[in-house]
Amino acid sequence: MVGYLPFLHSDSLHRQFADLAEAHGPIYKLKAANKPMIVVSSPALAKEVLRVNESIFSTRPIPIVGRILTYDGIDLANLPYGPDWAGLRKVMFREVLSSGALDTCHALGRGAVEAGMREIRAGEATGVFDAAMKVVVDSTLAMLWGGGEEGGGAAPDFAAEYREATREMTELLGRANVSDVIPLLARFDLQGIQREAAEVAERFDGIITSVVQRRLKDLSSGKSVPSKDLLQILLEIQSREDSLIASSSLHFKAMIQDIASGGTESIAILLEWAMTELLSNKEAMTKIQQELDLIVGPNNFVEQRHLKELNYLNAVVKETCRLHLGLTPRLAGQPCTIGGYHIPKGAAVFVNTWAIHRDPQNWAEPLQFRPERFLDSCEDGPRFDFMGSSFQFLPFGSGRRVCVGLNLAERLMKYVLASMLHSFEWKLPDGEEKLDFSDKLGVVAKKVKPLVAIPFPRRLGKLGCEVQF
Ligand code: HEM
Repeated sequence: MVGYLPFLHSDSLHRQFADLAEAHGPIYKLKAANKPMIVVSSPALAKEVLRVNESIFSTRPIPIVGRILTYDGIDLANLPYGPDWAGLRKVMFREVLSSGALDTCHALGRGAVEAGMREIRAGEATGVFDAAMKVVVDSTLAMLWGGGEEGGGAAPDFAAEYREATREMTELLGRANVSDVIPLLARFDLQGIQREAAEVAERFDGIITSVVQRRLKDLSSGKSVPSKDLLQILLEIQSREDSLIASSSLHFKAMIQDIASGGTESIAILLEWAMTELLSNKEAMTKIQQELDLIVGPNNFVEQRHLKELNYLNAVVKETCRLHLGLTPRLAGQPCTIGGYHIPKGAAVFVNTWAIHRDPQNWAEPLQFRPERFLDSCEDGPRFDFMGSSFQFLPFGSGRRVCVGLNLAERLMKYVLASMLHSFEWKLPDGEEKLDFSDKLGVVAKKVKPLVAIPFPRRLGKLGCEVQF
């Protein structure tokens, strides 16, 4: 299949890789400009790559644009495996994005979610992705730097600029860049993508630098910081640790960049899919709303403490992740054997999570949206966690490079979805009842046709009152 890859359309690579697996089996090799690429599409092979041989596949390929947008690839996601990566990973996982740290900052994020619900205009056709993206970015930034002197978290500084830069970043990362296939062409930047990426990177850097400088100024002038946020936690680590972020301001900023933009768009895309699935599945929508009324109660806001008890909502989030993930790329650091085949050093290996999650050998009725399969009461339900313990279900990857933001992502997905469904009854506009499910590839598979729905404040059953804002 030499030379096949350039003819594949990058937007639908996940589907085309799945079609090739049907024809050639769960492991096959492609070549583009002499670069070998291996695609694996079964849980057993995913396990070989992500767990059994994790020391060999513990680095991932970086597209040129990704490098430009992350201070030359020095963020956690792009650093090659080694002591720098291990040091940053430890700090991120154990301290900055730990459950304890997120609990501390929860109130900041909650303010932004509540404000976001107030901004959704009842009775008006609403782009669900845009509404979700606004809430997700605002609450992420509120947790990250919303506890400063102005505090409060509801409208974190630079949120609109950050959202726009994140949108441009994702669009650039999604574009096929010929320089990634033929590195010799990189210096010519034939499509102008690298120039555009450098402009976006400069804007991100400008925002992060301003926020950090202002915080340092506030601290040095003795101003108290009313509420602890993730930036404060990072600054404390920086001041006490003989670590990379203490010695390098670029690593420090790259870490902030990973938190601020690492998963916001993926979360918003999955929220749009969850709403799409629920709007085309009345039974699941009714179950989730009944659960919300029972656990949260009709007149309350959803709170962090409710999330653990929302079992059906949790299953809806997992089922959405099952149906709408993409590919997980890794790089072979040494020659090795996978599934009995030789993998050369330097080969890019793609785990086709999208195909594994939709394979009838792994899932009964795989194309049906059936959250019940993830309930604890279902025989297999409890073994599917977000850590990638089961290689049938890998939304956040697995092994030593599993997503470091999964705690935050899981909380935000549940919290925002619960808030949107508890506050509003969503209906499709007249004539738009037939929903479109086509997607295009990213870390998660993005909906091609944006979901538009009309929110109505929910009439609350027995009490017959409405949520008031
Ligand atoms: C629904 C949202 C998200 C999804 C679906 C997602 C998915 C993933 C996946 C599939 C990986 C690769 C794992 C592997 O190679 O095994 C990854 C890595 C990563 N994610 Fe996420 N992610 C999400 C949210 C987040 C958030 C909120 C953050 C930041 C706060 C984040 C930061 C990262 C970083 C830094 C890595 C690289 C970790 C490393 O290489 O050590 N992600 N994510």
